[in-house]
Amino acid sequence: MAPSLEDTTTDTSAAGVDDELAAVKSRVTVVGSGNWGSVASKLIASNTLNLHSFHDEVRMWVFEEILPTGEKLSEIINRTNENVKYLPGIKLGKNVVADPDLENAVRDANMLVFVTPHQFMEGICKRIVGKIRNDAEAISLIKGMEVKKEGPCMISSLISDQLGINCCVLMGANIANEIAVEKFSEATVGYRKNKEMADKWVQLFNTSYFMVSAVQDVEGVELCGTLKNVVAIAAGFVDGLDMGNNTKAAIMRIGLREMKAFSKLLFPSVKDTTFFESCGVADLITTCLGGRNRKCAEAFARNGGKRSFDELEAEMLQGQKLQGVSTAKELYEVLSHQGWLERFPLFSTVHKICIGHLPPAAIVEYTKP
Ligand SMILES: NC(=O)c1ccc[n+]([C@@H]2O[C@H](COP(=O)([O-])OP(=O)(O)OC[C@H]3O[C@@H](n4cnc5c(N)ncnc54)[C@H](O)[C@@H]3O)[C@@H](O)[C@H]2O)c1
Ligand SMILES: O=P(O)(O)OC[C@H](O)CO
Repeated sequence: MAPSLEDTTTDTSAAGVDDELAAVKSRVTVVGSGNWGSVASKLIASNTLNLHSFHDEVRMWVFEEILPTGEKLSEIINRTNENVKYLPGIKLGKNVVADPDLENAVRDANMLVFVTPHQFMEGICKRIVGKIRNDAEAISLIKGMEVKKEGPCMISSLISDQLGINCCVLMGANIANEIAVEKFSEATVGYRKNKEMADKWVQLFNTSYFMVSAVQDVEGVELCGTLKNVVAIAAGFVDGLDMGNNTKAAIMRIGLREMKAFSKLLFPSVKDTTFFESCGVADLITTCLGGRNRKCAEAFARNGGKRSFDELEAEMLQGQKLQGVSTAKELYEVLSHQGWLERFPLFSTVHKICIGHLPPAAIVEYTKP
């Protein structure tokens, strides 16, 4: 079992007061410890040390792996305070405790931060259903969606429905490696009704170099974060074909238009203003310039589509996961089911290129207005 930490922030002599304070303090667990999961834990851990309303300790669930040295990843994290595989060279904070036991990691927390690749979330929810606190609240940092028989299901809804808890989202122009070295970034929390809870999430994440604001549009925020990964794949194709900045800007503009149109068809309540938040146009820009989806799509196009995304992901990302290719497939299923394929040429074409039904150059040919 992972080690535990004593609180250091509570400076009071009366044991009774100590106990009362401890009982009302929130306990945070981060479910996920990839590139962004590790950075999110670092951000949170710097705040829980300074804010009296949170326990110092941040538990971070680690999907256990044995590294080439023969050591377990969770043990190395607890020994070195670094996630040597997914975020090498960055100290997470001494109050981050890596825990490979999922049920143990979530059991005592009343604030659950979900940040795994989206394809693993359904399985994770099944493992922890009925094993979390009754008063638990969740936030999802996951960019992706599932497609069910009934239609598309956003990850925050999956969490809410399966675990029976509220779930906010946090999305934004957030390339994790840049935030890890404390370069200034912004993010958007999306919430449904409970502004007080949204403010608590903002408090937990906000730092001098990570500015978070909240908007009452959970679907809009989450769809921006999810759909931009498909546009990033398109932008990568453009880069791989050396088509230049104007073409890439055109693809980004068309992509943003499809993002907005699709979001509003699915959820008419989505607000126009959400697309101007960090989760909207800013995330689209950063992801099309510097993200992993863009990078692998560039390599795909340079190889004329002859090497699969699975192969490129394994070789170029070393265990990190792409979300754009599977999201393009999920999106395509929704579009064909709804009869919307012709209304979303960029989204449809990205999927057809990814599965080899069209060449990379089709991204411009088939998407031009
Ligand atoms: N990395 C970024 O810059 C960034 C920024 C913002 C949002 N996000 C989003 O955050 C989410 C998580 O991405 P990340 O970058 O933290 O992860 P990652 O791609 O860096 O790492 C993959 C993670 O998946 C885990 N994993 C592998 N197999 C698993 C399994 N069977 N079950 C459960 N976990 C398994 C690995 O242990 C690792 O922690 C994604 O939705 C991503 O789009 C990422
Ligand atoms: O590296 P990507 O393409 O998964 O994108 C990372 C983040 O989502 C950017 O905000």
